[in-house]
Amino acid sequence: MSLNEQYAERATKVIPGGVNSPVRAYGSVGGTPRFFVSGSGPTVTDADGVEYVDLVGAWGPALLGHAHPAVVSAVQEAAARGLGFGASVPAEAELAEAIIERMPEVERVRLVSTGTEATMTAIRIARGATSRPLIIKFAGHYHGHSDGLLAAAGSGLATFGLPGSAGVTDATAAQTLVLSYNDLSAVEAAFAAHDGQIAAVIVESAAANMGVLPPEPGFTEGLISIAHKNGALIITDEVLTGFRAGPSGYWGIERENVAEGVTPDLFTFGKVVGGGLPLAALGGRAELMDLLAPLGPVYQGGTLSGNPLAVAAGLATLQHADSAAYARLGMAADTVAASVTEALTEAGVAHRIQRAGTLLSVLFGEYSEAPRIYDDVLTQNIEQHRAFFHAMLADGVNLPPSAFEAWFVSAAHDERALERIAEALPAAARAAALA
Ligand SMILES: Cc1ncc(COP(=O)(O)O)c(C=O)c1O
Ligand SMILES: N[C@H](C=O)CCC(=O)O
Repeated sequence: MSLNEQYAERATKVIPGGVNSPVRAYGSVGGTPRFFVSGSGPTVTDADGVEYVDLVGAWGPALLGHAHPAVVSAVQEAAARGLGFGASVPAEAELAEAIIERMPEVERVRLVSTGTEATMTAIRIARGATSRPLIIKFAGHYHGHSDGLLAAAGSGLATFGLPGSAGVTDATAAQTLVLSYNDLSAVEAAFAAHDGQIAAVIVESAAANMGVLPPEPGFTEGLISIAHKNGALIITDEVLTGFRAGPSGYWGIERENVAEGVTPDLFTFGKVVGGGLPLAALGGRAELMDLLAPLGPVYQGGTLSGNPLAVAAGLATLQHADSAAYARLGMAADTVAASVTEALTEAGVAHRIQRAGTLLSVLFGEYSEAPRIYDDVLTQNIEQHRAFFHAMLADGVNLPPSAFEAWFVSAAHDERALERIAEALPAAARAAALA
């Protein structure tokens, strides 16, 4: 038995499904999940000593690659000073300033520990600000695992074919209206049907938990305008896209295409802002953010919020994510996308590459037109994805073990890493063709 198999067997006895987050379980691809023991730059190494070029990137945080020396030494220095004090540390404001510098619409930032907490708190602020109960989310968009946001949620729920989660009360579920993405008439209709009741619309800045599916031109601007016309707030979820899709997140790309003054009200961040440690954030205009306790009546707290190690990792990551790093990320994403298309086309496998800035994903199947909504990606060829995934893994490339997750390149993906991916692709494409 390999060490990966031994670890999986052991974990399964004491941890439900052997994993602490369902997407890690190889649920839709089958086989033994790899247990990773180290990572360096563009590669990760499993318990059996096999090295892979990594396209999971810790699901986003590893923007600079694994164990980036500057990030590691920032964490080591912070750790040597103490692991946490349950009190403020000077670097928290520095991280908040770094976020505001990249996202000028944000005037105040609150640090939390997970993306789930960030979106949950943003919704609480929206309800507190508007005194309204309902929220709108879009099918296929994932905003973490708080009760009100698990319907039609993409990510692990899509991977396991779950429409939502057991354990959510009907009363809670009824407060979330789930609409079809990219459909402004559905948004208008929801506001008309629930006049004065909708506190906020929460939207992934570019959907990336049903594969990558960016908003159609005009959708984001229309959405913000409709929400504001109806007295509701827009929460733009940049947990995945923030400071990864581009230096100012996916909103930084969208900002150019919307009229002056049309802006989201609240933003949520995660992954990159924690540099690989548990840290996320929410931010927005001062008048909204100052509703948070201790200034206002909306409560949020956390023993580990603003933990000094996580703050150090996030700050070092943002400080090193310069224009050269984004140029490298863009080049790596373009190269991977081109190599995948070349191999799949050569093997006669119908597919579509999806992009949002430096994010990409691959849809297997006949897509004569760009997918627009969740239903469009639910019909993709999962068997082909499975065969492709395992062939790439066997040839030393670690892809997301789900057809519904984005692929993450890093600024450390050098020529050799990109070549190794290109070398693995022809056999994987042939395996997909036979599936
Ligand atoms: C867009 C988005 N929002 C929220 C979350 C939840 O973040 P976390 O897993 O840190 O709770 C995620 C991913 O996990 C995400 O991709
Ligand atoms: N799709 C999720 C976030 O991006 C994957 C991470 C997880 O929930 O384990």
